Amino acid sequence: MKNKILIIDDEINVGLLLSRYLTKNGFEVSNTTTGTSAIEMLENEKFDLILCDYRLDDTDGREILKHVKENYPATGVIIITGYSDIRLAVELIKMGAYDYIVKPLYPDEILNTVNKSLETKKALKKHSSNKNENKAEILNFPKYVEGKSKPSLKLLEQINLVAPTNYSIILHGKSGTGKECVAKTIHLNSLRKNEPFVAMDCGSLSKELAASEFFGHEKGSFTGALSTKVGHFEQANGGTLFLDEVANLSYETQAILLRAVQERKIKRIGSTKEIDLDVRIIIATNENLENCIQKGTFREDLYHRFNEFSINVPSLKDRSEDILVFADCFLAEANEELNKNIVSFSKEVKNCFLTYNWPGNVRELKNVIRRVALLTNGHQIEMSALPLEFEKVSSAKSQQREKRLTALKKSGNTAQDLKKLTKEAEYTAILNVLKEVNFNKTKAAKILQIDRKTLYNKIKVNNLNEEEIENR
Ligand SMILES: Nc1ncnc2c1ncn2[C@@H]1O[C@H](COP(=O)(O)OP(=O)(O)OP(=O)(O)O)[C@@H](O)[C@H]1O
Repeated sequence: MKNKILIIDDEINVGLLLSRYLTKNGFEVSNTTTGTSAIEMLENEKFDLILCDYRLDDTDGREILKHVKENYPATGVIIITGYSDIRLAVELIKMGAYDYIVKPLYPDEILNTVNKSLETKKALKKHSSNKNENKAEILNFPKYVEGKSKPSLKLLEQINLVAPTNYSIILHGKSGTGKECVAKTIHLNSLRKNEPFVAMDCGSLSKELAASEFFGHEKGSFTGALSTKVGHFEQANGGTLFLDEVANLSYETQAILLRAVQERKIKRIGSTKEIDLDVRIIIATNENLENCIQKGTFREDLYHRFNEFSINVPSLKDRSEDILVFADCFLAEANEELNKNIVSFSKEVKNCFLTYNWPGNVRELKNVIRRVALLTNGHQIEMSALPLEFEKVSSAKSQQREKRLTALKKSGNTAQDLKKLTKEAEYTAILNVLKEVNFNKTKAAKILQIDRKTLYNKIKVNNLNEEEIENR
């Protein structure tokens, strides 16, 4: 489909010449000579771009630009001025004009500016649809499972504390522990929650493309820059930028990142236009950044820039109390996704989950649950649905139990050992309670849930009289 252009110029001949030239170059062009008629045309027709002479009989380019920005933000505006006034140009660009052209008009220059403006428009459209996607994604952010173990409660406390601030944050933690999930939760609990959350994987970023990924580029600014690209910083403007695996960034890339963060301004590659930044940065790493600084692979100044607050996201094996909480939540999610109604895990499966080491952390647990949910047809998840590594855990556990039993049997004293143990436990329990209640036997019997007579017998058999204890 052809791009539609509206030319507003009170010099009829200039307007007609422009119109002919642009039509020849593949555009669909309309002309008018006054601001009033232009406003009417805009009400009836959608234009991609407006070329507007700054001085018009009934108004000026500034007013037209204001009207268009307010009412048709998707339409680009290029202002044509009769004289070179850099202050005016800067002001118009700040107001949202895509570009300006100084008369006399040169065909190549016009075509170039028109094409560039349409590229910018396309990139911005993509950017804003990304922003919308972002909003949609926010709605789809996975529910944050809080956990009940001590490390999880501490983590939650830190998230709640730092989220409403603008602090930069470093998230430390092994792969799959939930660093991105924590970053998203911080974003959702911040004042920026309605702005974009942009995640960028620095682990796979090549040195050559890093600047363009961070800051974007203009079409043709280097070989391979086939179209204008909005960088991650610009996409995240107003919101949060999450940089994953920062330890993998090259030293040079760290330098350009530091400059942008310090100056709070960026320029797309190939552009002279500065863009002000208001981005909160959260970085994540599964390496010890202090060691990286020692080794000379991570810049200390960059580390301190980001380290306004740091959070350690614990491994799953260090919060085993949460394993079944996570498992239940992921099972509920899987039920919904697969339209199933699996209600529980067998006792053996639960034991297996609690014994397993979870090297892939929460991600591995989530994947395992999705897999077993898919394989299960009944209401309970059984061992047979678990992957092979879990069978090993289970058989290692039963082997251990077996070994202990064989050792006991070999000693031939199983029954006697058990008797001895029981007696010792009974002795300690009675002694502790008696001491606690100052040898008040009625109270002690009540606590121990035995009758007074039985307690007297046990005191006698175990030599637990008050005098005897005190004399010992
Ligand atoms: N607290 C949590 N609540 C709900 N889901 C979680 C939680 N923590 C982790 N997950 C889930 O576990 C998976 C891995 O989490 P995430 O990608 O955040 O880990 P990561 O530490 O950033 O991993 P990597 O270092 O490999 O990038 C995701 O599917 C995420 O939704």
